[in-house]
Amino acid sequence: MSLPIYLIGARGCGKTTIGQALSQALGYAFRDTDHHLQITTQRTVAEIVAAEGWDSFRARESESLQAVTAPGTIIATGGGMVLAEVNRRFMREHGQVIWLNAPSTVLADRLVRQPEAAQRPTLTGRPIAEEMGDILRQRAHLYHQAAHHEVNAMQSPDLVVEAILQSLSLARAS
Ligand SMILES: Nc1ncnc2c1ncn2[C@@H]1O[C@H](COP(=O)(O)OP(=O)(O)O)[C@@H](O)[C@H]1O
Ligand SMILES: O=C(O)C1=C[C@@H](OP(=O)(O)O)[C@@H](O)[C@H](O)C1
Ligand SMILES: [Mg+2]
Repeated sequence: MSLPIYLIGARGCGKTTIGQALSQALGYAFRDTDHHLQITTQRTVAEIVAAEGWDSFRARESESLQAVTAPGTIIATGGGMVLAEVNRRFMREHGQVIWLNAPSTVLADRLVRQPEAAQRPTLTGRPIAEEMGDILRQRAHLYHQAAHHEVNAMQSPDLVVEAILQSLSLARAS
C-alpha cells in the first residue's frame, strides 16, 4: 500500500485544509497531528501549553506523529513538527514530505482573518505579522531539510492539490 504523505509548513500555510482535499483526491485517509492530540488529551493546544508548557506539547506532538502514521494516509502536521530532528528523520524515512511554502505576509493575513486561538496560542508574544516573519526565518531551513518536495501554497487550494499530485507524479488524467 502507498506510503503516507506528510504536509509540513508554518501556521496558516494550509496543511489541514489542503490535507483534507488531497485525501479526497487520492482516496487516502486523513489525519491531523493536532486533532489527534486534542482527541487523546481532551484538551486544545492552548490548554496543553498553558498547563504544561511548550516542551511538553512538543513531546506529545512527536508521539502524535508516530501514532497517526499509517500507509495510505495524508498527515497534516503542526507547524512546529520540524523543530525536532527525530521528527524530521521519522517523516523522511516513513513517507513523502511536502512543504507548503508561502511568504509570512500571506500567512499572517490568513491568521488574522481566522486566528483559531485555541489551536494557535502565541509563540513569541509579538504581533502576528512580526511573529510569522520571525518564525519563517527560524524554521525555513528546517522545512527545506525535511521536505522531499516544496509547493507554492499561495495558490488556490485546488491548484495546491494539483501541484502536490504533480510533484509526486500522481497527477490525475482529467
Ligand atoms: N491555498 C489557500 N488559499 C487561501 N486560503 C487558504 C489556503 N489554504 C488555507 N487557507 C486558509 O488559511 C487558514 C489556515 O489554514 P489551515 O489549513 O488551518 O492551515 P495550517 O493547518 O497550515 O495552520 C484557514 O482559514 C484556511 O481556510
Ligand atoms: O507553528 C507552531 O509551532 C504550531 C502550529 C500549530 O499548528 P498549525 O500549523 O496547524 O496551525 C499547532 O501545532 C501549535 O499551535 C504550534
Ligand atoms: Mg493545521
